[in-house]
Amino acid sequence: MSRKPAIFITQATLPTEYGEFTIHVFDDNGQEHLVLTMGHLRPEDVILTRVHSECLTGDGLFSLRCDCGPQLAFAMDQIAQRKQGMLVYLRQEGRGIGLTEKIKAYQLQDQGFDTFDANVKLGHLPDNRSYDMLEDVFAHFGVKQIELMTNNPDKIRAIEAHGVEVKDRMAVKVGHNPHNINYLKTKKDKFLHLD
Ligand SMILES: Nc1nc2c(ncn2[C@@H]2O[C@H](COP(=O)(O)OP(=O)(O)OP(=O)(O)O)[C@@H](O)[C@H]2O)c(=O)[nH]1
Ligand SMILES: [Zn+2]
Repeated sequence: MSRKPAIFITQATLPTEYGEFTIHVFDDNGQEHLVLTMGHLRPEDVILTRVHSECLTGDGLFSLRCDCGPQLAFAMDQIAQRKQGMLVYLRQEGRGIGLTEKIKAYQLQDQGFDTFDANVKLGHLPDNRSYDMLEDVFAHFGVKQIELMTNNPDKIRAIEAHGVEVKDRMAVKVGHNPHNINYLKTKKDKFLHLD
């Protein structure tokens, strides 16, 4: 069965520490996603973009188990400095397995499993995310070419498969700390992250 497109619902201004964004809400088959934009997103421009996956513990609770919070802050800051860009905030907590399952995976990691094997032990794919809704989101904004802030080669491939050209990549090397050494190592060794 073919997927129903994600649809734009509403928008409002969102003043932040980094400057004023516009926050847009999309409904993707019952799942909310958010997009923060700044400036005029002209189709002829290469738009600085971050596709960020929800991490309540890292983005909102200052967890040091991962690098998500500093990556989110870095991306918003970069967009604000350029006065143009978009941050797609996908509600795919825990690489798509949800918050409860992620905390179960954390418990397994406390016992010595890495993030990849913990997902598998719980019966999930190592990475259960989908990027299909991005096609509708980029089409809504008329964005055709981007500079993507990421270390994840799967994200680049997924976005390009949906017809948006990733002209350039900005590495996101922030938020390294003594608690996330193994987490970052697994991303490089098993998820083949570029940085
Ligand atoms: N299942 C699971 N998910 C995790 C774990 N730690 C972080 N996450 C989730 O991983 C997602 C972030 O993915 P990452 O692999 O850190 O980074 P990425 O988005 O693939 O790549 P970048 O664009 O380079 O940041 C968020 O949804 C987090 O909630 C974990 O130990 N287990
Ligand atoms: Zn995180």
